[in-house]
Amino acid sequence: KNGRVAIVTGGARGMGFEIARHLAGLGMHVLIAGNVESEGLAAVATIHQEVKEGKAEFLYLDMASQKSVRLFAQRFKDRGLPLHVLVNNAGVMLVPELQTEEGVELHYGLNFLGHFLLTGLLLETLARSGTPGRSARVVNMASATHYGGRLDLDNLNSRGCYSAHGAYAQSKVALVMFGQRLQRRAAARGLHVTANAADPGMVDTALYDFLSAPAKLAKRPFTGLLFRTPAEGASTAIYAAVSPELEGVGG
Ligand SMILES: NC(=O)c1ccc[n+]([C@@H]2O[C@H](COP(=O)([O-])OP(=O)(O)OC[C@H]3O[C@@H](n4cnc5c(N)ncnc54)[C@H](O)[C@@H]3O)[C@@H](O)[C@H]2O)c1
Repeated sequence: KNGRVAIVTGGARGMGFEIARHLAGLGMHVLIAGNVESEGLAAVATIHQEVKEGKAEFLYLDMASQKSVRLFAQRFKDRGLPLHVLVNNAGVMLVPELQTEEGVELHYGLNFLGHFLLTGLLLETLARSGTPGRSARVVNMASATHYGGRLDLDNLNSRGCYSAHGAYAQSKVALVMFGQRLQRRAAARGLHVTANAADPGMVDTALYDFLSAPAKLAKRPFTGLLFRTPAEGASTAIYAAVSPELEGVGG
């Protein structure tokens, strides 16, 4: 093991799993944070079959509950481990109008607010783990969808005007803006922490499970043509997480 530690939220399947597997393959100790224990343990077992140097571990985290996010961060900190890479990957898309435990619209609460809270709680650990010439890195899984999104500051919960697409796009706008802001704040404080947003492109994962039945039918013939595999999609986040070319580069 190379002494480097990563957390990947939603790392049990889809692109998160590919990111976790790749980072473990590089010799890192990867904590897969997720809310489905069976999936998480299966992911850990698969990674351990494959990698020689690295290590994977599952730690429960329900991103749709701020209580769970706080508990996760505390349990992680109690371990006294450093943290070199935080990949904020967990997400939902096009779900019907639902709320987090605290009553926040689910896309906004899970995709953005949960990660905002988690990153804040782990920032000092990241700052302690980054060194000059080897910054700790935060990678936010964004989406090109954010270009068409807008933050409705008067109605972040989309009450009374819910559009699943609008709510997803809004959550990614918030996540991208947060990454830019975090980068500026970390640089201003002289922290050895960088933050970037990674766009994976269109990737064939369970994220599309909430498409309407006709939209799913329409997607099917194009999947092999237009959609990337989870491993291909994961490559931008992996690049942001570990590429030497991006040392010190953020925002
Ligand atoms: N697939 C695409 O085309 C695409 C495009 C742009 C961005 N993205 C983003 O990539 C990220 C990964 O998505 P994916 O495509 O691999 O889909 P996926 O559905 O396979 O992965 C989503 C992950 O989030 C986890 N998750 C969901 N709810 C959770 C909760 N309450 N607590 C903890 N974990 C939870 C899931 O368990 C899963 O591991 C998402 O943030 C998504 O918005 C995907």
